[in-house]
Amino acid sequence: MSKPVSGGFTKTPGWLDWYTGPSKPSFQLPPGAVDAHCHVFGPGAQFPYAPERKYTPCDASKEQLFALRDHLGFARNVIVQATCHGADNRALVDACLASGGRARGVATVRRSVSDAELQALHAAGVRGVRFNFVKRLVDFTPKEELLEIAQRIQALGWHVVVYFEAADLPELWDFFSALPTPVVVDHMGRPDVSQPVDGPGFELFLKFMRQHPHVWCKVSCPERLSLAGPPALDGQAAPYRDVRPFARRVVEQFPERVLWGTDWPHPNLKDHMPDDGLLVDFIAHIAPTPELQRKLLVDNPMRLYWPDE
Ligand SMILES: O=C(O)c1cc(C(=O)O)oc(=O)c1
Repeated sequence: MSKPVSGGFTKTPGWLDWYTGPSKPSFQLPPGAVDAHCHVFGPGAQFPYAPERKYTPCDASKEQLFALRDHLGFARNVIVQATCHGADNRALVDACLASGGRARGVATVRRSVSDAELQALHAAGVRGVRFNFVKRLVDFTPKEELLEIAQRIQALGWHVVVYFEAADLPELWDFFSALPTPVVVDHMGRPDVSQPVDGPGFELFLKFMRQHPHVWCKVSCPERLSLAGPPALDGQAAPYRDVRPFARRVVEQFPERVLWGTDWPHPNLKDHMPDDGLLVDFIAHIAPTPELQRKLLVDNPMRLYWPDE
């Protein structure tokens, strides 16, 4: 059954709702595992979607996110501001505050944000800002504006999360190099997985990570990057086979600088919605040892988001 969007909004035509009744993962998450990339959407009646948004999703509330966290066996979440909420972080803040310290946030702010607003975000659990360069999701923001924001949030001990397409890395390279905070790349910088893992495209990304010790990588979103499938559905034991070597290479080369997240509720997927339980099973293929799994799922996200614990 189609999931609702409240508040008088209409879902983008063709929108796929998140999957109901995900399976229990067979992969046993280590104690204290963090889902380091997920979102909340609305609900629209309480937290309206932003006028400048490029899509309107179905609602995906904090209660539904926390239920998924518990079902899958995660201890904590990092909730990333979704572009459908623009720079209005109220839904994110509400979710962080309701989590009892078990969620941190990554917000989107404009240059006009006041110091008092930044302090309030910090108090709610925000530890980073997201800069988005994916043209189908956001309008362009000048780099001087982003740099100014980065300099301000550096004082709070935050970091910058960046989302971009692989083809745009050369143009963004110098800007990322100049950022004064840790930089966390969403979804491996969106490699073209039809290309060889040791080909020039992905090698450029690996070189970028090698040359910049302040850059981290989320080895997330195989369901977005896969061209060959098969999808994490119907008990599939080997989903997204084509993405595995890419993610595994990053985990093995940079074990101290990788994060993993479900990306629930999976905005803008076009052909299927993954079973999040089977998506968790993907982790064992990209982080094959207990030590790599502990770094990816516990030690690294804790260092970045809960450094005092
Ligand atoms: O590829 C996407 O469509 C996408 C969108 C968003 C967002 O709208 O914030 O976040 C993501 O992590 C991925």
